[in-house]
Amino acid sequence: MEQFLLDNAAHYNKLVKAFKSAPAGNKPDETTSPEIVVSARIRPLLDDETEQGFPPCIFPRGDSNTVDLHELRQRSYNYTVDKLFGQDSTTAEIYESLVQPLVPWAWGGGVATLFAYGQTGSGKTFTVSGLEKHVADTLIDGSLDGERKIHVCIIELAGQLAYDLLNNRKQISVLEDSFGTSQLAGALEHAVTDKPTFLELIERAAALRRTVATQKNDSSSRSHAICRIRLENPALPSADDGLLYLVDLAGSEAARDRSAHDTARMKESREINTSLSVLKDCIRGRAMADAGSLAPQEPNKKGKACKPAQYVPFRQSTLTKTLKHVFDPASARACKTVVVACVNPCLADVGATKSTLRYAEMLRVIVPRAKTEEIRPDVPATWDNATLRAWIDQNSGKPPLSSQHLAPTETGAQLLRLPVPEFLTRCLRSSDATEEQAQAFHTKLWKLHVDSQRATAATAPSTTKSAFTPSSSTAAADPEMSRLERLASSADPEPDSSAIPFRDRIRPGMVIAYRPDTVPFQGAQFGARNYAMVMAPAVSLGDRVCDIRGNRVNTQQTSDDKPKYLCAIFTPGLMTGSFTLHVWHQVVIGVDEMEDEALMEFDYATRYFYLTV
Ligand SMILES: Nc1ncnc2c1ncn2[C@@H]1O[C@H](COP(=O)(O)OP(=O)(O)OP(=O)(O)O)[C@@H](O)[C@H]1O
Repeated sequence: MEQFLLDNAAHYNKLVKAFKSAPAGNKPDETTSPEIVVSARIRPLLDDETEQGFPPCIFPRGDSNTVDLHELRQRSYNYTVDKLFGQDSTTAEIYESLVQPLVPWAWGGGVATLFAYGQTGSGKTFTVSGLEKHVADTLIDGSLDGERKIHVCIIELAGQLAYDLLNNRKQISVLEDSFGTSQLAGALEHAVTDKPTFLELIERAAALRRTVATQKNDSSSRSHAICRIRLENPALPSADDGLLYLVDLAGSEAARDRSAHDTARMKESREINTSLSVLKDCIRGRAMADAGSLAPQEPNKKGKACKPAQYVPFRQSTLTKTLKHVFDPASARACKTVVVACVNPCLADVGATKSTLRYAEMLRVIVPRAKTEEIRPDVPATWDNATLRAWIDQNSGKPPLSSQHLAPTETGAQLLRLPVPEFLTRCLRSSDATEEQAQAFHTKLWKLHVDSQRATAATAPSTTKSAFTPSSSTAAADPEMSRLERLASSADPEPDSSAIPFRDRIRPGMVIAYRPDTVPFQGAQFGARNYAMVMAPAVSLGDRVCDIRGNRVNTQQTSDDKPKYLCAIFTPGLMTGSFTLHVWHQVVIGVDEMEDEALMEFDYATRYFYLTV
């Protein structure tokens, strides 16, 4: 076949010259999901390919993101991606355009992922290893705001098995813990504080992959390599860590290439192709879930709000299970994804190149171009920057958070997509802001957003709302709603109570914040501030009442002490900013150990408590 192509190269070149491009299939009212960028990189023809006389099969169209691909049999195709990098593009340009925006996203607590996909020999490893070095530069050079602890882990997935590339290929397990989080059990994480150490880790992992490739004849392209960079923010110990994944996928193979394989290699190829197919479904599924998450819900025939649940099959392969954070629509973590389809331009590989570009096109989720929607006061996703900033100024508590710091340019929809730790960090730039106020304000914005999504057409019955989240205007108009709202909140029912110091008005049901080091007991340490609900004064309880450690409660209060109270503790819930109350997990806390009152609301829909402003 290759000889046939070479014999007909001159004829092929003549046909290509005479070719007139058909218009690409883009429609002006369509756009792609903003959270996933699908790009293609065409590598240069390698010396041996040029020496043999193979012409290129792929031709970028000037300044558009469409390429034409020509087969010798007079068939031509065109493919469109979000960003296209031709043979002259450097890895530095690709970094600047695709990956540089991911780094501050992960630094701010989001999840960012880069996948390099393509046929064996198309330049995946060349691209990913180059990008890793640029990432190391940016993370270490001090250009990003604040401090982060950087932890690096590099693993390889081959079929169902996983290996630690920074621990001599020790086999590890990908497990889901009882909280539903994917864990790389047995993998070592390396703390990195300087660039040489970072580069040494990248080199060590690459060398291990290379060694195995030589021993086992091309095994590097038969496995996926995942570099996970975890960014821990010491200023927000209770917030999620940022995650940046750089994934060099196993080379895809066309059926024709597999024909000469033995049974084991055929099985391996099947597994790779299955994992790549599941990956495609997961990337598309997550992009569709994200695209729908900020759109108002349409009412169904019964007038109820309805949004089709997006099924993302991330448990169907080890690769997507490992990257559960990226795909699980229930994880509520803000994710950005970039795919680089690496393409070999040689005419001898035209079939594989066609499949790679077809795969890339399939990853692009086309969504209708957002209509310039009318701004609605109770729908944050419709707010422009001015409306958002006015709302922040009026609703962020006292003293108000600076809207200039929190949303310098963002619209409502953009602020809702911001990773939670980045949201909190921006709030804390306002003088006198506390983490608690920032968390409560984040919850307030999200509650309003969730409510606005639940609200169906104007005809939908108001009972579809959860009891604790009516907008204040609805609550004011509906006394029953207002009563329910009060019952779901720990706020003092007396309207003027905030003028009285909280220590002088402690009552059962009040939520107080305390520092964990002042109230030692088993299992306590849930962040810089812990929360508990006051149950009763210690002196009022009978002799048999004991705290969680088994100590009698009423003997802990002496006549010299300031009053002490039996309290039930809160622990963080599964969702960001949520808390669970452990009614029978009781401790004694003195008023001097209480830092201040915290306001919590109970959400009947999720059955969690949330801090409020
Ligand atoms: N953009 C580029 N510029 C110059 N050379 C390149 C480029 N991309 C790839 N190459 C070269 O092409 C060859 C194959 O690249 P690479 O090993 O990265 O492919 P791969 O897709 O990772 O292959 P495999 O799946 O087998 O691991 C290497 O010699 C590499 O140096």
